[in-house]
Amino acid sequence: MQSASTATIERETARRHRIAVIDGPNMSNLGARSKKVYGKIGSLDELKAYVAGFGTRLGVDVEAFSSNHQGDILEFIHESAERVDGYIINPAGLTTVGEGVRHALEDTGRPVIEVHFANISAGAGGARGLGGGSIRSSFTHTATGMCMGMRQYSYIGALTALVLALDDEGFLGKSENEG
Ligand SMILES: O=C1C[C@@](O)(C(=O)O)C[C@@H](O)[C@@H]1O
Repeated sequence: MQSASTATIERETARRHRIAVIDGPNMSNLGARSKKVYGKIGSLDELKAYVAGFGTRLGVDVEAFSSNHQGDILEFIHESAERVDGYIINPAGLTTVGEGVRHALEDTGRPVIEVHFANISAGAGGARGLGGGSIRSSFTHTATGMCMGMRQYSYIGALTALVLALDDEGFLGKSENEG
């Protein structure tokens, strides 16, 4: 078997950003969910290890948090806002009804990237969509950006883009956030 290849991603700074990755309700059941939507990943712990490992290769710290309870997610956001440079969230079961969580993220003033395994805008029968067709996220309108439809790779896309954007002084870096 051919060995896996690795690539180095050039970054503008060596800043060790702290990125929080939040998984909402039902993601704890990841291993038992639809293979068509969620693919081969075996569990939420596997996903967390995969994303944290990629963070290590990028030179940043990834802090994972997951809960099936909205209040716990709110409290995590409140208590982490000071130490975290940016958030990645899969609102999962809160996608259409998570106003409290969305607002808490907005209140942090930190960049927020929304992620989904599925392409939640795809119509019924769409290859990468949800079985029941498209849904409207209540998170997108105040998110900094979004990455979806790429299963677990959505998280990798979001993490890479967020780190490069935080390095960029004129985009999401310090000068922009404090301006
Ligand atoms: O739990 C989830 C997961 C999801 O956010 C995704 O990652 O594709 C899509 C949501 O509609 C669903 O409720």
